[in-house]
Amino acid sequence: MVNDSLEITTICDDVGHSKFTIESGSTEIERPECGTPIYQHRSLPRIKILGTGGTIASKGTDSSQTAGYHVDLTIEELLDCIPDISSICELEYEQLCNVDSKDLNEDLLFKIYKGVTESLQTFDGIVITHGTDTLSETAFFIESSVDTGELPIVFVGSMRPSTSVSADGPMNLYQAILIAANPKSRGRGVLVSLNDQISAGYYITKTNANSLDSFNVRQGYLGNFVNNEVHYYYPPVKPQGCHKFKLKLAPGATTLKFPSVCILYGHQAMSSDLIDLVVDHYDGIVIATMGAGSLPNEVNQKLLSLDKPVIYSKRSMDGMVPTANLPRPLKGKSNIIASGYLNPEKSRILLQLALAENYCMEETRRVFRGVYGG
Ligand SMILES: NC(=O)C[C@H](N)C(=O)O
Repeated sequence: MVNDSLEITTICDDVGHSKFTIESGSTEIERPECGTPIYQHRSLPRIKILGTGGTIASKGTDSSQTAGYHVDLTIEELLDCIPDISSICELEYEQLCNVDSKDLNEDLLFKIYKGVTESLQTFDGIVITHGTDTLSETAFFIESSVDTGELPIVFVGSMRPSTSVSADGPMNLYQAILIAANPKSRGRGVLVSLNDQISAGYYITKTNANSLDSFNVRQGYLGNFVNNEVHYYYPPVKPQGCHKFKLKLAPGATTLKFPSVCILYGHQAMSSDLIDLVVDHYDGIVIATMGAGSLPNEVNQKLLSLDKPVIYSKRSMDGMVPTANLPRPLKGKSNIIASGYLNPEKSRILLQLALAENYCMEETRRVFRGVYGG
């Protein structure tokens, strides 16, 4: 286990010099003025990097190109672009896949889940390179399905391809490794390293399709990065109300089999025809409602009549859906649940996990209560 620092007591009588500390990962120790120091060998933190692709692993045809590029760089090539980290940590890497994150499906999600769970016992930190489009979904899934204990799991992506002028990938990756290797990152669960910011994977979301400063959600900020220094604003804490699911995987499983949940987008003049089109094909529905839970009354009535769970989330990037805004059935129990602070794509994953556990409506509601919905 990597500690913040290691305190060593010598046999020296002089109290002022009888203790000294070795910073984590350091091999140099300070000798006290008298007495025999106790030398203790401390190894560097061991970091595992799992490569999955994304813009961070992409190449364009010239250095001004920032759109229309292709995933074409291995994790090994990516590591060649960052400053020397051999005095900071020991690295091992594995290429799980190399795809744009729009193509991540349940097979690949399973590979990431397995890559993480198999590395938990042997490494001090895990870094996952990932496309930013769906990074927040994978981060949310891992936080919800893996007991990370003290281990930092750091997702990292970039907004510019590796070939562009001022590519952000190498710095984001370098910072992700420093975050994963830093003892102050322990006990914080799943983190995201992007644009000098350290965020909580449970809440953070891509808020801008093009800008380098793309991951902006109020609930997400944990810290900042300045000149290779990790600055956390608060001591370690895990996301409030995060429900941990224990996945039941069949022996020899090669994919995740989740119940199907779709997301519908609310808009002016929305009608229940849209619900009729999808209802038979899905086990649950998430709606990106207008505002904080508002939908036309006719749509509300249609959704209340279904015998499957419907999560009311929001199309606004920030804010939340409170239970007070939910429509109520005239009699009986409601099948409509408020997403609280979760956006539609995170709500979808949470509902899938709850359905996979065969949670009843009230158990599912309780899970969403953790994020002030329910
Ligand atoms: N910036 C990015 O990584 C976007 C890319 N399309 C992806 O998600 O793989």
